[in-house]
Amino acid sequence: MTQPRTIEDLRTEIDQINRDLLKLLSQRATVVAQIGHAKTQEGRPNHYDPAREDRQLRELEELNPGPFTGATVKHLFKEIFKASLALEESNDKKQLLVSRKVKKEDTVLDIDGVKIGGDSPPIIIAGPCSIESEEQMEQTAEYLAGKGVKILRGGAYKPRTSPYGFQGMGVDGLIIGSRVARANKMLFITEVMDTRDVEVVSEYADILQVGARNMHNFALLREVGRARRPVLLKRGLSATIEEWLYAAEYILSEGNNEVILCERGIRTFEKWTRNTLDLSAVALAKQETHLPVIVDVTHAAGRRDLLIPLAKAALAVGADGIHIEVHPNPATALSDNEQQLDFAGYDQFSDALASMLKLPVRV
Ligand SMILES: C=C(O[C@@H]1C=C(C(=O)O)C=C[C@H]1O)C(=O)O
Repeated sequence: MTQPRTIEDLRTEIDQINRDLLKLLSQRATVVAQIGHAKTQEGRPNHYDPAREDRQLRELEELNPGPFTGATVKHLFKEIFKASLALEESNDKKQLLVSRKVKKEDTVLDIDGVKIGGDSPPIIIAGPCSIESEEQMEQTAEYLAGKGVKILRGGAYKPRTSPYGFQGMGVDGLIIGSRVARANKMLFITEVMDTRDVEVVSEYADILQVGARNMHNFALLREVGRARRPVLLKRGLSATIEEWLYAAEYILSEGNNEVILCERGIRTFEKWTRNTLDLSAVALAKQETHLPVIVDVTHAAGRRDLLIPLAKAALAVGADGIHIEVHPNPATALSDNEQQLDFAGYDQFSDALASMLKLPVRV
């Protein structure tokens, strides 16, 4: 009669099976990585192939000799597929131009001496939602320049929810914005919404803005990627971080490396704020990409009473700057009159943030 095998002996056999399994898993992973590479070469947007996974699971269930149940075998293989997919995607991400894996050091923009990103002090981009008149822009620019703000914003083309809302002054607005910014030694940033306007907006603006609603407008992303101006790319209203970074990749892939990412809050179930500021996205974008990241606190919450704490939080997680809307008389503003700050409001904001922004504190 043969003696039953000892636990020790059985464990030695298990150890050998583990080594064999590991070898097979690694072999499988090498093949998976090749498939992943081939998919990227073919330009397939998705590495995940549920139909292929399903076919494999069915076959494995049929072949299953036991003693594991079919459900257990499926569960184990699903884990293998999940790890395989993650491997494919992480290899793929390595090749993204926005990724820190491709460029380790922070991208620092130097726009006529104004530095954004890296170790530069955080920047403020401020100004009204819409350019409404020469006088409104002059008052705002003069005031903001006096507060040390170097970048003046103002929309000439407005993405309004209703087609009957104020649509912006167009080229007349661009002329005002650029003239007033220059007169106050500021840079001028404004939104471009249409591929046909990229050329004219580039003529007047120092920085082009792609708004949240256009983050998925791939033709526009490509066009600003070919423009000779830095681009501020807002995160879409319901865009994942991955979609946002891919949108930036569109711009870089056309040869324009000067991209600033801007988190502006995302749509959630929450109603007490207009959007939910996603601070993890700021920290993650800083970690995963080499691009400067700023936070639009005005749209993030859609309410003035949260601007200071949200801006502090944004800078605390590593944002390279703050975007904020300021209007000489918000009550009469032609757009966003609920959330823009007046000059007294900006004074408070600026004082509260002074130490974090490395600005002189008022005495
Ligand atoms: C390896 C592939 O990519 C993914 C991983 C799979 C796997 O590990 O078997 C299957 C389908 C895809 O979700 C593939 O498409 O074959």
